Amino acid sequence: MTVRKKKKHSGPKSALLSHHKPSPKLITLSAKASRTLIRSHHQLRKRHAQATADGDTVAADALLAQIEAQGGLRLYQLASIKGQSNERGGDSSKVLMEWLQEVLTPSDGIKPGRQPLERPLLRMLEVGALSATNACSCSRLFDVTRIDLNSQDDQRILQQDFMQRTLPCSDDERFDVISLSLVLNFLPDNASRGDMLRRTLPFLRLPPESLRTTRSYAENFPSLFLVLPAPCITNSRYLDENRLKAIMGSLGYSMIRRKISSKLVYYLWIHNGPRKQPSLKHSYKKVEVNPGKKRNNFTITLEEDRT
Ligand SMILES: C[S@@+](CC[C@H](N)C(=O)[O-])C[C@H]1O[C@@H](n2cnc3c(N)ncnc32)[C@H](O)[C@@H]1O
Repeated sequence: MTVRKKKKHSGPKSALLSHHKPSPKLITLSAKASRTLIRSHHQLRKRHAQATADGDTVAADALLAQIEAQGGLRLYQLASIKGQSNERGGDSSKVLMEWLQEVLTPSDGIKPGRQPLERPLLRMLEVGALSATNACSCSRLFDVTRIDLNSQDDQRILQQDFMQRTLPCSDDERFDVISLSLVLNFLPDNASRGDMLRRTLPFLRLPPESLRTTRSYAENFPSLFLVLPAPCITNSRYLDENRLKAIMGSLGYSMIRRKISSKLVYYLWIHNGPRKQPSLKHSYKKVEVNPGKKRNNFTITLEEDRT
C-alpha cells in the first residue's frame, strides 16, 4: 500500500479530501492504496471481533494496535471518500435519487428548478455518512440526519453509533427512508449485520398525514436503501439475492428496486407492516447456498434473542 505525503494542498486531489475537520496528515491515497487499505481494515476488524469473541484480549489488543497503526477509522474513511468520488465510481446515493425522481412527481413536493422547500417533508436517516453534500443531501427532497461512528464534519454529521441511538418516541424522531450504504459490510460479524437491519424498524415512520394519500409515497416509503459490494451477493457461499429477500422478508421488508453494477448492488426495500421488532418465525443462520472454492464468506444472520 502506498500512502504518499502531500507536498501542497491545492488542486483537485486535495479538494477530494477537504472536510470541516482537518485531516491529521495531509495525504493522498492512490486508487490501489485505497482499495488495499479498505480491504485490510475490514480483515483486521473481522479478526479483532473474532479474538474478542474468543476472549483473547492479547490478540484483540494487538489487532486494535495494528488497525490504529494503519491510520484507523479516519484513514479508512478517507479511502472510502475516495471511492465515492466520481473518478472512482461515484456517490451511491445518486442511484436512490434516480429511483425517487422517477416516481415523485412535482405534486409530491419536488419540482425541477424549484426553490428549496423551507423544510422538506421527507425525513432520511443516513447511517455511515461521510459527506453532507452527496446526491441525497443536495436533492432538496429530504431533511437528512447524518450519523457516523467517526464524524468527518462536526456541523453536519453527528458522531453516533446507530446501534446506540436512542429509540424514537414519536414520529418526529422517525424517518421515511434509512440509508445503509456500504455499512453492513463494514461490520465484522454476520450477526451484527442482522442486528443492524432489525434495528432499522423502530426508526421508520408511518406516512405523515400530508402524504398519506399520495400514491408514490405509499409505493416507496417507509423504506431502506441498502448498498453492498456486489460480490457480497453475487459471489458469496452463504448469501445470494433469494436468501437476502428471505431475511429482509422476515423483517417485513419487500424489495421494490434493485440495481447491480460490476462493483455494487443497490436495493430499495419498502416496509410493509408495523414498525416494531417482529417476532421472528425462524432464525437465519449461516447456511451454504452457493458452494464453490473461489467464493467469499460474506453473509448476514438473523437470530432471536439478540436485542
Ligand atoms: C465504507 S463507509 C461507507 C460510507 C458511505 N455511506 C458510502 O456509501 O460510501 C462505512 C461507514 O459506516 C460507518 N458505520 C459503521 N457502523 C456504524 C454504526 N453502527 N453507526 C454509525 N456509523 C457506522 C463507519 O464509521 C464508516 O464511516
